[in-house]
Amino acid sequence: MKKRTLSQASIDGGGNDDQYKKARNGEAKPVYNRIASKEEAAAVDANPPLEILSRVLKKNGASVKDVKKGECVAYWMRMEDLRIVDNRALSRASSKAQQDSVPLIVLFVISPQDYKAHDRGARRIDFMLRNVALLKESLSELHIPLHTVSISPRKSIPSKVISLLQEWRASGLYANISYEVDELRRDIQTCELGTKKGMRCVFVQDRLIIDPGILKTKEGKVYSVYSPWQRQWLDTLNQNLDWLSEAPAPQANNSEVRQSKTFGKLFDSPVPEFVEGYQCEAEDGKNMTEFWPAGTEAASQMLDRFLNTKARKSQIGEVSPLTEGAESSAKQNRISEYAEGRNRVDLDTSSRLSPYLTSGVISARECVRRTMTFLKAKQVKGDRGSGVGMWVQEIAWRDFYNHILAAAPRVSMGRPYHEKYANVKWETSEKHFQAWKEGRTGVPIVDAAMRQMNVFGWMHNRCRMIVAMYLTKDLMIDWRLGERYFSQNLLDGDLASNNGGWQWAASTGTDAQPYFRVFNPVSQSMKCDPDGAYLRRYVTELAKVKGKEIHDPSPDTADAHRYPRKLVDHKEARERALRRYKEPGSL
Ligand SMILES: Cc1cc2nc3c(=O)[nH]c(=O)nc-3n(C[C@H](O)[C@H](O)[C@H](O)COP(=O)(O)OP(=O)(O)OC[C@H]3O[C@@H](n4cnc5c(N)ncnc54)[C@H](O)[C@@H]3O)c2cc1C
Repeated sequence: MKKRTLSQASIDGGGNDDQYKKARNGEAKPVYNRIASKEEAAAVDANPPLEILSRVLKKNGASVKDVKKGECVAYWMRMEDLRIVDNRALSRASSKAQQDSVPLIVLFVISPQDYKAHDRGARRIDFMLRNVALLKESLSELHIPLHTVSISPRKSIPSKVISLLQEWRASGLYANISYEVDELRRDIQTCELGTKKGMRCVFVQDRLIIDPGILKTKEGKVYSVYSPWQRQWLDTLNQNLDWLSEAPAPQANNSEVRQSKTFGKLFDSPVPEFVEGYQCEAEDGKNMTEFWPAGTEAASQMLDRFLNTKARKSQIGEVSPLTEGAESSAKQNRISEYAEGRNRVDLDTSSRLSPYLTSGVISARECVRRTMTFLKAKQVKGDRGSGVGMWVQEIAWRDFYNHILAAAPRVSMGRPYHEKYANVKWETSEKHFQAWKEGRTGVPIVDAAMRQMNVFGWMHNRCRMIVAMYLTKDLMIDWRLGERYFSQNLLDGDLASNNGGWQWAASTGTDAQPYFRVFNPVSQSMKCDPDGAYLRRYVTELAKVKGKEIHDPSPDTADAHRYPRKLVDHKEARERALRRYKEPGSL
């Protein structure tokens, strides 16, 4: 394979905008991505793109039944699909290629405009490219070429993909389905175009444990509350354990493909090192490579350690998850302790697999299968009473938020899940938003968590809830701004889970409890970091503050340690939030 160089390998992108811009009167105003109108959102909800795609795919299947054998079969790998093992679309494409005795070709589309529209950050794009580069090597060992192509504008993706496949004389296009509205619309168009050109399009569901649309309430409706949904999720899964089966690995192509005039050169096409506008700062890029190694093997080892090693204080911060030092002990492991441990932020109590699950470097099925092997169980354990059960419930949350996205696409169009909260009045202080982003709010747990994300590209779930609740309830700043900042900085930035988490915190989303959920950040801090070790690690100004005061420094202590004083008084802010939620539109 040719060595990748910076000059040949960069692709023009566009970068992320500032979140505030000066208005004519000099006042800084938040800048939003386009927010759909209530009517536009309702129209999309009434005819969800996933259902349209499924109709279009059926039509393709019916009209392109006896497709002639072409010269290859293509698998279009997406940025949520970055693995070879247990990949349904890749597996199906491979068996079709074997059946037709033609080579399998893998296509990867780089779409800078989509990255901009979806607030992707440089870290996520860098992680994507690192994984694609590894995959190219592994596929090449199977004589399968992986070809990357950058396409802009994004609306031309369907036509460009189909013409490329025509050039390759591909008989079929295989892909895993993405549930985001833009991606579904892209796939609908691709499939319609494929049908016109007589190309078989096979788009399959692979991202989740249970596909959207299967679980319904007794009244035949989509669930909007997690607990009853999760009970049905678990029962249904245990009745259909074959849904967890591993997709067969792809077969190697005949090595002659390397001599093919059309396909031979694809083995040499380089994977870009970066996308213009999405390049990590040098130091940050180096750190991300160390803390978040690419590849399914690394993800699998992380899972292994989660199942077999105990939590350590030394793993609080930015360290490679695969550093030596954790003794393996069947009795002490993170997953068994997870039911209580998962809310502690001063140890590595969770798996830290989210970047790998978001980018599909490891399958969610694999995670659940490994819990069954761990327990030597024939059924999936998903109860709240055990560590394993609790962890499986977290994997289920990922399914849940994707089901919400598929059934109520409004959430990805900037609309609240509950429309009645569309008029909640938000504060627009740039100073406060900036302080939140930089970890200078004067609330140590909020500041520690934000600083952690800024250097590590990841944040503990409990901290995500605390900082999101603080932004939306204490500072009363619009959840959409926080959602966007998270997406731009997290390595695991995922539309469904991020939106679900933000709307939960802002009380505009799915939650059994309505608007009155307001966390007290100080009591949260005492529970999740009892000795203040996490705070001392990130809020170094306060490292020498003794005892409980570290959770809530007095103005004098803050001044003495050159730490900012609190931006707002929690009690007053809480009352303001309750008022504004009670009567959306009021101040
Ligand atoms: C405001 C907010 C924003 C969030 N944004 C994202 C995001 O962009 N991407 C993302 O993957 N998760 C997001 N989450 C969910 C959760 O915080 C992370 O998945 C989790 O912290 C990742 O750490 P882990 O891999 O160690 O998780 P573990 O505790 O080991 O859980 C295993 C896996 O289960 C899934 N999971 C766990 N908790 C949740 C949850 N609450 N919702 C959905 N899936 C979950 C993740 O895939 C995770 O990797 C968000 C939560 C909140 C409150």
